[in-house]
Amino acid sequence: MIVIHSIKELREHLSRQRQDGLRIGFVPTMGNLHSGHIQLIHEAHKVSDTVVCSIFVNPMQFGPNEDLESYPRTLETDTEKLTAAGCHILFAPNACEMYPNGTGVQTQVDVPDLGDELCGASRPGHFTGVTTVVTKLFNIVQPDTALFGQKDFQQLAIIRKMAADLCMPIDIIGVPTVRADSGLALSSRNGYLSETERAAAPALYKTLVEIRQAIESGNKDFDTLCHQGKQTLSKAGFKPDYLNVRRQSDLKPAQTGDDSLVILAAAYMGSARLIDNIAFALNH
Ligand SMILES: Nc1ncnc2c1ncn2[C@@H]1O[C@H](COP(=O)(O)OP(=O)(O)OP(=O)(O)O)[C@@H](O)[C@H]1O
Ligand SMILES: CC(C)(CO)[C@@H](O)C(=O)[O-]
Ligand code: BAL
Repeated sequence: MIVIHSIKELREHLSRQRQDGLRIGFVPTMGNLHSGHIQLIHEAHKVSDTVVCSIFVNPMQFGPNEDLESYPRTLETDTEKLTAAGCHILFAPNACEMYPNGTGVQTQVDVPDLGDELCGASRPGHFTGVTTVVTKLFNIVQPDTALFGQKDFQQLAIIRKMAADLCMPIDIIGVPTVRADSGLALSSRNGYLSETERAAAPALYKTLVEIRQAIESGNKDFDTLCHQGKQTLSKAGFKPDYLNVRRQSDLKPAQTGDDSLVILAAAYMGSARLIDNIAFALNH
């Protein structure tokens, strides 16, 4: 695997690959890689010839009181994991390379509506930071395909809309969430959990499963189910941020007749803000 830090060098390298007719698959990450990220690399292999992964802890998507400084940076072990997974190119720019004039004057890409709710409501400006950096990365890499995890369901929906609205000629692929045996979704932020918190954290997924089962059994009182789910999370030691049943298509509140649903939650366990979701179809 080649490790590249500069945009110019990456462009030169990839333009040769494109001239050779190779299809480029791209996996953007913030590093501290786990099996969820590696699954994205494996899926990228299936649809492309050259697999590019980026590692960039993007300052533009962190709020002023969030964990930008403490976010785990583990480039050496990440490089080893990517090499073992057969990734061809790691692009690891620094903040000056991505934002030579700083983030304050950076042109922004904003996906209205979808980006304002759920995580967008709790983390103002977060998705503008995500869509801006993903646009820049797409323009740098110019991939045929880009792969994102379904764990970040809202992010995936926003990136799909951005790519469609801005006519980006890139296939966006969503990859199912990789979980620990306990059901806990793998996430870099699980590293913030103490042993006791880690033992309690699977309650997040368990609560989502219970709500799905209740809905599948015919309970359509989504508000009450979510209210009870938040109480369950609190009892398990979480501080819930949101827990909602939404339509998959536009992430608007689900109505009784909707059949493609997603239950989304964000909750704090100690200092870690964890997110998870379950998407499912109802047969009426
Ligand atoms: N458990 C997982 N299964 C599948 N994909 C995942 C998983 N966790 C993260 N991803 C995907 O990996 C990509 C990079 O995510 P990121 O580097 O932020 O990792 P993360 O573990 O989600 O970290 P964070 O704790 O910041 O949310 C995103 O597309 C994300 O959806
Ligand atoms: C897509 C992404 C790499 C953009 O910084 C980030 O939001 C993430 O890791 O999900
Ligand atoms: N995986 C989403 C990146 C973030 O929380 O900033």
